Amino acid sequence: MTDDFSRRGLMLVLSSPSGAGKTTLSRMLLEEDNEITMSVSATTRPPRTGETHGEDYYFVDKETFGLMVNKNELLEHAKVFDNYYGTPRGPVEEALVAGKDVLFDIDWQGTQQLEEASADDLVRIFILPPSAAELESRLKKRAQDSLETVTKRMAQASDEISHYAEYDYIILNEDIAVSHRKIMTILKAERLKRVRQTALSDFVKQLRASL
Ligand SMILES: Nc1ncnc2c1ncn2[C@@H]1O[C@H](COP(=O)(O)OP(=O)(O)OP(=O)(O)O)[C@@H](O)[C@H]1O
Ligand SMILES: Nc1nc2c(ncn2[C@@H]2O[C@H](COP(=O)(O)O)[C@@H](O)[C@H]2O)c(=O)[nH]1
Repeated sequence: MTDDFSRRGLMLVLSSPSGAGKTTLSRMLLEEDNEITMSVSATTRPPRTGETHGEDYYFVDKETFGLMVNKNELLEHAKVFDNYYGTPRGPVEEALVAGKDVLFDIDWQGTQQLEEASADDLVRIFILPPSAAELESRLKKRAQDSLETVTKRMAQASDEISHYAEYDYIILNEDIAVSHRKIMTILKAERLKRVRQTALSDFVKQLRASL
Protein backbone atom coordinates (compact mmCIF):
# COMPACT_ATOMS: atom_id res chain seq x y z
CA MET A 1 0.00 0.00 0.00
CA THR A 2 1.25 3.55 -0.76
CA ASP A 3 1.00 6.41 1.74
CA ASP A 4 -1.61 8.15 -0.40
CA PHE A 5 -5.25 7.28 -1.13
CA SER A 6 -6.26 7.43 -4.77
CA ARG A 7 -7.86 10.77 -5.50
CA ARG A 8 -9.69 12.83 -8.08
CA GLY A 9 -7.55 15.51 -9.79
CA LEU A 10 -7.98 19.17 -8.84
CA MET A 11 -8.16 22.32 -10.97
CA LEU A 12 -5.53 24.89 -9.95
CA VAL A 13 -6.28 28.35 -11.32
CA LEU A 14 -3.78 31.20 -11.50
CA SER A 15 -5.20 34.65 -12.27
CA SER A 16 -3.63 38.10 -12.07
CA PRO A 17 -3.39 41.36 -13.94
CA SER A 18 -1.41 40.88 -17.14
CA GLY A 19 2.34 40.78 -16.44
CA ALA A 20 2.20 39.84 -12.74
CA GLY A 21 3.84 36.45 -13.40
CA LYS A 22 1.27 33.68 -14.06
CA THR A 23 3.03 32.24 -17.11
CA THR A 24 6.43 32.25 -15.41
CA LEU A 25 5.05 30.60 -12.25
CA SER A 26 3.10 28.05 -14.31
CA ARG A 27 6.27 26.98 -16.13
CA MET A 28 8.14 26.58 -12.82
CA LEU A 29 5.31 24.48 -11.39
CA LEU A 30 5.12 22.21 -14.45
CA GLU A 31 8.87 21.69 -14.34
CA GLU A 32 8.88 20.65 -10.69
CA ASP A 33 5.70 18.57 -10.50
CA ASN A 34 4.74 15.82 -12.93
CA GLU A 35 1.27 15.15 -11.45
CA ILE A 36 -0.04 18.42 -12.87
CA THR A 37 -0.68 19.19 -16.52
CA MET A 38 -1.33 22.55 -18.20
CA SER A 39 -4.68 23.34 -19.78
CA VAL A 40 -3.83 24.76 -23.20
CA SER A 41 -6.38 27.43 -24.10
CA ALA A 42 -7.75 28.35 -27.49
CA THR A 43 -7.42 32.02 -28.43
CA THR A 44 -8.07 34.39 -31.31
CA ARG A 45 -5.01 36.45 -30.24
CA PRO A 46 -2.10 36.29 -32.71
CA PRO A 47 0.95 34.35 -31.45
CA ARG A 48 3.81 36.23 -29.78
CA THR A 49 7.37 35.59 -30.90
CA GLY A 50 8.40 32.17 -29.59
CA GLU A 51 4.86 30.94 -28.89
CA THR A 52 3.94 27.56 -30.39
CA HIS A 53 0.50 26.39 -31.55
CA GLY A 54 -0.65 23.51 -29.33
CA GLU A 55 1.87 24.30 -26.59
CA ASP A 56 1.24 27.88 -25.50
CA TYR A 57 -2.21 28.19 -27.08
CA TYR A 58 -4.34 26.81 -29.88
CA PHE A 59 -4.29 29.88 -32.13
CA VAL A 60 -7.60 29.92 -34.01
CA ASP A 61 -9.60 32.44 -36.03
CA LYS A 62 -12.87 33.94 -34.76
CA GLU A 63 -14.99 31.58 -36.86
CA THR A 64 -13.30 28.46 -35.45
CA PHE A 65 -13.60 29.85 -31.92
CA GLY A 66 -17.32 30.49 -32.47
CA LEU A 67 -17.78 26.90 -33.66
CA MET A 68 -16.01 25.58 -30.55
CA VAL A 69 -18.41 27.61 -28.39
CA ASN A 70 -21.49 26.44 -30.32
CA LYS A 71 -20.43 22.79 -30.09
CA ASN A 72 -19.99 23.17 -26.31
CA GLU A 73 -16.33 22.21 -26.63
CA LEU A 74 -15.18 24.87 -24.17
CA LEU A 75 -15.40 24.53 -20.40
CA GLU A 76 -15.32 28.32 -20.08
CA HIS A 77 -14.62 31.22 -22.40
CA ALA A 78 -14.32 34.99 -22.24
CA LYS A 79 -13.32 38.10 -24.14
CA VAL A 80 -10.12 39.52 -22.65
CA PHE A 81 -8.35 42.62 -24.07
CA ASP A 82 -10.26 42.48 -27.39
CA ASN A 83 -9.55 38.78 -28.05
CA TYR A 84 -11.42 35.57 -27.24
CA TYR A 85 -9.95 32.91 -24.97
CA GLY A 86 -11.37 29.56 -23.86
CA THR A 87 -10.53 26.25 -22.20
CA PRO A 88 -11.02 23.07 -24.28
CA ARG A 89 -13.22 20.73 -22.23
CA GLY A 90 -11.98 17.26 -23.30
CA PRO A 91 -8.38 17.25 -22.00
CA VAL A 92 -9.44 18.69 -18.63
CA GLU A 93 -12.16 16.11 -18.00
CA GLU A 94 -9.85 13.24 -19.03
CA ALA A 95 -7.06 14.44 -16.72
CA LEU A 96 -9.32 14.86 -13.68
CA VAL A 97 -10.81 11.38 -14.00
CA ALA A 98 -7.30 9.93 -14.31
CA GLY A 99 -6.36 11.60 -11.00
CA LYS A 100 -4.16 14.22 -12.66
CA ASP A 101 -4.30 17.86 -11.63
CA VAL A 102 -4.83 20.61 -14.20
CA LEU A 103 -3.28 24.07 -14.14
CA PHE A 104 -5.16 27.03 -15.65
CA ASP A 105 -3.80 30.48 -16.55
CA ILE A 106 -7.15 32.23 -17.03
CA ASP A 107 -8.84 35.50 -16.05
CA TRP A 108 -11.51 36.18 -13.41
CA GLN A 109 -14.39 35.66 -15.87
CA GLY A 110 -13.23 32.13 -16.68
CA THR A 111 -12.61 31.41 -13.00
CA GLN A 112 -16.19 32.40 -12.16
CA GLN A 113 -17.48 30.02 -14.84
CA LEU A 114 -15.36 27.14 -13.50
CA GLU A 115 -16.64 27.91 -10.00
CA GLU A 116 -20.24 27.61 -11.24
CA ALA A 117 -19.55 24.32 -13.02
CA SER A 118 -17.06 22.52 -10.73
CA ALA A 119 -16.59 24.30 -7.39
CA ASP A 120 -15.47 21.15 -5.53
CA ASP A 121 -12.51 20.58 -7.87
CA LEU A 122 -11.38 24.19 -7.92
CA VAL A 123 -8.42 25.84 -6.13
CA ARG A 124 -8.11 29.52 -7.00
CA ILE A 125 -4.90 31.54 -6.60
CA PHE A 126 -4.63 35.25 -7.37
CA ILE A 127 -1.18 36.73 -8.06
CA LEU A 128 -0.58 40.36 -7.10
CA PRO A 129 2.32 42.48 -8.36
CA PRO A 130 4.32 44.37 -5.68
CA SER A 131 3.43 47.77 -7.22
CA ALA A 132 2.00 49.44 -10.31
CA ALA A 133 5.49 50.58 -11.39
CA GLU A 134 6.85 47.03 -11.12
CA LEU A 135 3.89 45.66 -13.10
CA GLU A 136 4.50 48.15 -15.91
CA SER A 137 8.22 47.42 -15.86
CA ARG A 138 7.55 43.65 -16.15
CA LEU A 139 5.18 44.17 -19.09
CA LYS A 140 7.75 46.36 -20.85
CA LYS A 141 10.70 44.05 -20.04
CA ARG A 142 8.84 41.08 -21.49
CA ALA A 143 9.15 43.04 -24.75
CA GLN A 144 6.45 41.03 -26.49
CA ASP A 145 3.69 43.58 -26.81
CA SER A 146 3.45 47.03 -28.39
CA LEU A 147 3.41 50.09 -26.13
CA GLU A 148 -0.29 50.46 -26.99
CA THR A 149 -0.98 46.90 -25.78
CA VAL A 150 1.02 47.49 -22.58
CA THR A 151 -0.96 50.69 -21.92
CA LYS A 152 -4.24 48.85 -22.51
CA ARG A 153 -3.24 46.02 -20.15
CA MET A 154 -2.13 48.49 -17.45
CA ALA A 155 -5.50 50.25 -17.79
CA GLN A 156 -7.30 46.92 -17.15
CA ALA A 157 -5.12 45.91 -14.18
CA SER A 158 -7.20 47.63 -11.51
CA ASP A 159 -10.36 45.97 -12.82
CA GLU A 160 -8.77 42.50 -12.75
CA ILE A 161 -7.39 43.10 -9.22
CA SER A 162 -10.86 44.12 -8.00
CA HIS A 163 -11.75 40.38 -8.18
CA TYR A 164 -9.00 39.25 -5.78
CA ALA A 165 -11.46 38.38 -2.99
CA GLU A 166 -13.10 35.71 -5.21
CA TYR A 167 -9.91 33.61 -4.85
CA ASP A 168 -8.90 31.13 -2.13
CA TYR A 169 -5.25 32.24 -1.91
CA ILE A 170 -3.39 35.46 -2.67
CA ILE A 171 0.31 35.48 -3.58
CA LEU A 172 2.27 38.74 -3.61
CA ASN A 173 4.77 37.98 -6.37
CA GLU A 174 7.86 39.90 -5.35
CA ASP A 175 10.52 37.18 -5.32
CA ILE A 176 9.68 34.57 -7.95
CA ALA A 177 11.32 31.69 -6.05
CA VAL A 178 9.34 32.49 -2.88
CA SER A 179 6.08 32.72 -4.87
CA HIS A 180 6.83 29.38 -6.50
CA ARG A 181 7.41 27.68 -3.13
CA LYS A 182 4.13 29.11 -1.81
CA ILE A 183 2.21 27.73 -4.79
CA MET A 184 3.84 24.31 -4.31
CA THR A 185 2.79 24.38 -0.64
CA ILE A 186 -0.81 25.20 -1.57
CA LEU A 187 -0.90 22.44 -4.19
CA LYS A 188 0.49 19.80 -1.81
CA ALA A 189 -1.95 20.71 0.97
CA GLU A 190 -4.95 20.84 -1.38
CA ARG A 191 -4.12 17.36 -2.69
CA LEU A 192 -4.45 16.04 0.86
CA LYS A 193 -7.96 17.43 1.46
CA ARG A 194 -10.41 14.81 2.67
CA VAL A 195 -12.96 15.52 -0.07
CA ARG A 196 -10.44 14.63 -2.79
CA GLN A 197 -9.52 11.21 -1.35
CA THR A 198 -11.86 8.96 -3.34
CA ALA A 199 -10.78 5.73 -1.61
CA LEU A 200 -10.86 7.13 1.92
CA SER A 201 -14.38 6.24 3.04
CA ASP A 202 -13.97 2.56 1.98
CA PHE A 203 -10.67 2.41 3.81
CA VAL A 204 -12.19 3.85 6.99
CA LYS A 205 -15.17 1.48 6.73
CA GLN A 206 -12.84 -1.53 6.52
CA LEU A 207 -10.63 -0.18 9.28
CA ARG A 208 -13.59 0.25 11.61
CA ALA A 209 -15.00 -3.17 10.71
CA SER A 210 -11.71 -4.74 11.69
CA LEU A 211 -11.62 -3.05 15.11
N1 LIG B 1 8.79 37.94 -9.31
C1 LIG B 1 9.24 38.46 -10.45
N2 LIG B 1 10.28 39.33 -10.43
C2 LIG B 1 10.72 39.89 -11.59
N3 LIG B 1 10.22 39.64 -12.82
C3 LIG B 1 9.18 38.79 -12.89
C4 LIG B 1 8.63 38.15 -11.72
N4 LIG B 1 7.61 37.37 -12.12
C5 LIG B 1 7.52 37.49 -13.46
N5 LIG B 1 8.47 38.33 -13.93
C6 LIG B 1 8.68 38.75 -15.32
O1 LIG B 1 7.58 39.59 -15.69
C7 LIG B 1 7.22 39.39 -17.06
C8 LIG B 1 5.73 39.03 -17.15
O2 LIG B 1 5.56 37.73 -16.56
P1 LIG B 1 4.54 36.67 -17.16
O3 LIG B 1 4.62 36.64 -18.64
O4 LIG B 1 4.76 35.42 -16.40
O5 LIG B 1 3.16 37.37 -16.71
P2 LIG B 1 1.65 36.90 -16.93
O6 LIG B 1 0.93 37.18 -15.66
O7 LIG B 1 1.62 35.51 -17.43
O8 LIG B 1 1.14 37.88 -18.06
P3 LIG B 1 -0.08 37.68 -19.12
O9 LIG B 1 -1.34 37.68 -18.36
O10 LIG B 1 0.04 38.90 -19.99
O11 LIG B 1 0.16 36.42 -19.89
C9 LIG B 1 8.14 38.29 -17.61
O12 LIG B 1 9.19 38.91 -18.32
C10 LIG B 1 8.68 37.61 -16.34
O13 LIG B 1 9.97 37.08 -16.53
N1 LIG C 1 -11.11 33.17 -19.38
C1 LIG C 1 -9.95 32.81 -19.95
N2 LIG C 1 -8.87 33.63 -19.88
C2 LIG C 1 -7.74 33.22 -20.43
C3 LIG C 1 -7.62 31.99 -21.09
N3 LIG C 1 -6.35 31.86 -21.56
C4 LIG C 1 -5.70 32.98 -21.17
N4 LIG C 1 -6.52 33.79 -20.50
C5 LIG C 1 -6.21 35.10 -19.91
O1 LIG C 1 -6.10 36.07 -20.92
C6 LIG C 1 -5.23 37.12 -20.48
C7 LIG C 1 -4.26 37.48 -21.57
O2 LIG C 1 -3.40 36.41 -21.87
P1 LIG C 1 -2.18 36.62 -22.89
O3 LIG C 1 -1.58 35.27 -23.10
O4 LIG C 1 -2.76 37.22 -24.13
O5 LIG C 1 -1.23 37.57 -22.21
C8 LIG C 1 -4.54 36.59 -19.20
O6 LIG C 1 -5.18 37.21 -18.10
C9 LIG C 1 -4.85 35.12 -19.21
O7 LIG C 1 -4.93 34.60 -17.91
C10 LIG C 1 -8.78 31.14 -21.15
O8 LIG C 1 -8.78 30.03 -21.72
N5 LIG C 1 -9.90 31.61 -20.58
